[in-house]
Amino acid sequence: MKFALIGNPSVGKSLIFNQLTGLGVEVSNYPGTTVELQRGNTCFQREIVELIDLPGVYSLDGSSDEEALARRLLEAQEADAVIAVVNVTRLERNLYLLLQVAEYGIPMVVVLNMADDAARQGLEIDPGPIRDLLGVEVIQAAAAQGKNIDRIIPAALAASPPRMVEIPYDHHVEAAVRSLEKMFAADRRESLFALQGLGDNPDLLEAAGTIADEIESRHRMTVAQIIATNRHNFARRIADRVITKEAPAPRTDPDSILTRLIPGIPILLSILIGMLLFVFVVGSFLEGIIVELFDLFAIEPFLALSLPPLAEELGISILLALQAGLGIAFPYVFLFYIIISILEDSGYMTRAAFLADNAMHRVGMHGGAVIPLTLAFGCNVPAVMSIRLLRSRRERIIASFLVTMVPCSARTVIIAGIVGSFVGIGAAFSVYGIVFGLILATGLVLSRVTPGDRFGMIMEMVPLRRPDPRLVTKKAWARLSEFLFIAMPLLLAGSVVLGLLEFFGIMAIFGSLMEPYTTALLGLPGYTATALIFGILRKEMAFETLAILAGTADLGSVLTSLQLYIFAVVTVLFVPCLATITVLLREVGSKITLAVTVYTVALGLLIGGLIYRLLA
Ligand SMILES: Nc1nc2c(ncn2[C@@H]2O[C@H](COP(=O)(O)OP(=O)(O)OP(=O)(O)O)[C@@H](O)[C@H]2O)c(=O)[nH]1
Ligand SMILES: [Mg+2]
Repeated sequence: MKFALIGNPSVGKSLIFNQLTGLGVEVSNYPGTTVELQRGNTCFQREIVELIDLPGVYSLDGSSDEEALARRLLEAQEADAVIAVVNVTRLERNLYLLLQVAEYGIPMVVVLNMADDAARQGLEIDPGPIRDLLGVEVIQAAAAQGKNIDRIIPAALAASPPRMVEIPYDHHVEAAVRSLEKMFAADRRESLFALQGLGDNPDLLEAAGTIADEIESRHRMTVAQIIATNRHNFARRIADRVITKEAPAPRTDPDSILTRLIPGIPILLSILIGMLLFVFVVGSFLEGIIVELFDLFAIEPFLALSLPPLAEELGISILLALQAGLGIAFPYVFLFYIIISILEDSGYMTRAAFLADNAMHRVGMHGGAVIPLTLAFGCNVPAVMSIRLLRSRRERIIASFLVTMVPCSARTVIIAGIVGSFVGIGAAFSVYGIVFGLILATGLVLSRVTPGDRFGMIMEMVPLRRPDPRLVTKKAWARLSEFLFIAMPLLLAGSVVLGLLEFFGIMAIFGSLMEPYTTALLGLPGYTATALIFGILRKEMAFETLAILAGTADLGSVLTSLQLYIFAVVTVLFVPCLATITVLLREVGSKITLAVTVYTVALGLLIGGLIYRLLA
């Protein structure tokens, strides 16, 4: 037996899935948390039941990846029954999807979830009208309290196909459906889809296209809009019968503060800046402790062993990589994730996304991109992982470029340590200026040239709630462990390779080979090329390596201010680190990863070269 959980975003599908399967799928108060199919098993009276957790969708006739996925699953009759989860406090919009799902005629149970929220809002629910309309079982549940979740599987096992509900459409649409049904022996649903340009029968699509054009010219509305309006009206009439009593409106609505431009944007900015400051201050404090402990208890004792040179080099490479990885992972990534998880679960992130939506549109994304872009200031690795939240591949591609250009905390170390201390504070800020300018320009260009559909943002304002500490830590840990188990092994391998190259003098040869180019292009000595390469492993290593290669930590005495400035700009723009490349590979594939890498290298060299030409 196979059951699929389907419903709007953020209605509690994943929470129900977790409770039924005992798995730890991500649950979050942010629409679009589940982006792929999740499968799990549960056992009921010695029968194994497979459950599928679908990403949330608002309708089945859109063209996003999630909608196509849900449509395919229903069309293929992959599930023996669907468990339609509904947020009962947003019944009208949820019924819209429910009616569409019912059209597939697959056995179904309806779960009216969030009964607790409804009770709090003083709503009185009568599931009768839905039960009568569809002829299926309707369960009132509160997943957050585990209420009535146990009734879902037995009901799904006994589920029967819903009754055919014929939504009355506009008479032109009805006439079109009738003639398509007759001409192509198509059913009502297929004909309706064809009128909206969906389906895979070319003849049907062509005929439907012609009729749709005619209707559109008469109505000045697309057929999809007409159908949607009719369906919404129908859904509203049912919702009005289900919800029989409405409570008086709450006295102060926090959203009137959070989503209005004037207090909203300053609040958003202070939250973002506060978060960055908190993570930098606490993160660098913790990083200092970790690095020191590592020196004291791992690196120094290891050096005291006086192993043969090759073994020592290998051992040190591994220890340094561990130090670097743990130094970033724990302090920055974990703190960031705790805070982001709190912001998500409290429901604030949807307000932030709403506010940022306008600005984000200009760079080809919508408000949802605030999460990855903010995360990137801490570390690009979790930021790249979170671009999964974005709805379309087009946006994910644009985001993968922009996110990897955001100066992460390691790059801040370079800007502060090299430019800030040897050139000046103003110069340090100008590096940020250059980087932000380039990010903006890149976004503007990419939003024009990246193929794929543009989507408006339909983001539901999830309710504001107090985040559950258990859920928050669990989620932060799940994300951190991705970093530890995916990025760390690569850091280790990369470090060993670089250590060996150094040991056998290949780095030195490389440096002298590069010398003519770095001098001609950037006006920098050859050893800086080696430092740039080390920067791929971990950005602040570029600083340390530069000091080692220059033979002094007082960089100002060996390099001019201009050289230091150019070095910092190139390093900051130059290729994301190895760990970022790895997660990029996984999230967006090898082509885009290659493009991002080549682009950032070219951009670094180009801007560095330009500065050299202009200022030297
Ligand atoms: N108060 C209350 N909160 C709930 C209930 N069910 C789920 N939630 C919360 O609603 C939020 C969304 O839950 P998810 O399970 O992630 O929702 P989803 O339907 O899987 O969402 P997507 O993956 O985005 O489609 C989480 O913060 C849950 O804790 C409920 O019955 N009552
Ligand atoms: Mg989910």
